[in-house]
Amino acid sequence: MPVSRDDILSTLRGTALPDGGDLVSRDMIRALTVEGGVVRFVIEAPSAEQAQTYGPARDAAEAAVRRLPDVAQVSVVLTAHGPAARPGPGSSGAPAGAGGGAGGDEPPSLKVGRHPTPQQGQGPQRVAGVDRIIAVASGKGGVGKSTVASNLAVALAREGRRVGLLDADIYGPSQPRMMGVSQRPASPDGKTIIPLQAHGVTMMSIGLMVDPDRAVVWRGPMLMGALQQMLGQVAWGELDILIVDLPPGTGDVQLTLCQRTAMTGALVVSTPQDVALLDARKALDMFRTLKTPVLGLIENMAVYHCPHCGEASHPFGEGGVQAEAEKLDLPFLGALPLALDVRTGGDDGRPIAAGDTPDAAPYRALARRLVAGGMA
Ligand SMILES: Nc1ncnc2c1ncn2[C@@H]1O[C@H](COP(=O)(O)OP(=O)(O)OP(=O)(O)O)[C@@H](O)[C@H]1O
Repeated sequence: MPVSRDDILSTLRGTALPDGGDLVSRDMIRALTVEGGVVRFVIEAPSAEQAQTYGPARDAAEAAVRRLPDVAQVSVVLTAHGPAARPGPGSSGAPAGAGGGAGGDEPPSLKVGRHPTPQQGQGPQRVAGVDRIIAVASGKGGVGKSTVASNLAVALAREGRRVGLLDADIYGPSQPRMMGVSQRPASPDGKTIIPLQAHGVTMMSIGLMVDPDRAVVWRGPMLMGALQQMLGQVAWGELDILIVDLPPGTGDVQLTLCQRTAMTGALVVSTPQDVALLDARKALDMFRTLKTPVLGLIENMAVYHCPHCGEASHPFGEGGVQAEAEKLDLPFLGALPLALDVRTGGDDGRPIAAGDTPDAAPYRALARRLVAGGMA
């Protein structure tokens, strides 16, 4: 039987790092591919300094994988993630602390939800080091926007892209649960927030900065401040793409993001039924007004395959989003099935796209489509 990703990952678990743990438990393996006996992967160290000490671990990992049966060739690249040195808004320009990392134990002294710091010029700003920013939006809540955002982020990371995920769903942040992270991000210098790493994705959620048991009652300006902090003060590092999981609907967060940040575009998620489509149209109208390009429509919960007999049914209707995309002359990026494992994966903090089951395939296809189209 040809060697599988799981075989390789369990082998890599045996490669100890000089500063503790192993390559897999510390989530440093990226873009692992196995094709006809050729294995390729990237080891991404948290900082350039750490990468310098990982040379022997890289060699040991390469040798261990080469010893596996049916492996003809192994290619390993060692890179460093390292937060980019850049000033946060209103800061004195102090570089981002390279230490700390996701596991740093110093709690951030930042007050989230403060009023925004005025920026020079009010036009859309770029986020330093980030090539593209794509919002995942929906008109209606519960259509699977956060599920699509997390799985797309993970699938893109597995394609070798450097991916960030910002959970901007201020009122119902769900990415910490879906990505399986709960620790409070560190802020070694009290200005820069060090994001967390999960499933190959650099992530940050407003939910990690606020008390999960307290209702968030923020007015527009406070929301703007929080969003500005998430974009400007988080040490995102160099990213090919930052995915922003928006709240549902057409409110202050959408407005602020599209007006203040140079967005590459938005992906709009909808289920096929009419009521969701009605709301999706409002979201599309909003993006048109804000001059944010809509990169495509995604249909979620499109089809359900009975696990017993395999019969396909369409509990939320069929083809509605594709028809809408055609009507509006927008790209239709794909239909994602309704699947129990997608739901349980989200609940357990292990997005389905992190695995290799058939349910992961539509997310991989979506990621590849975005990469092929230059969107990610
Ligand atoms: N394709 C799918 N198959 C099975 N369950 C799904 C699928 N997509 C989403 N779900 C489940 O539906 C529920 C709602 O999904 P999710 O939280 O992603 O929606 P949302 O649009 O982001 O909602 P909100 O905007 O209210 O946060 C979750 O329990 C999620 O696991």
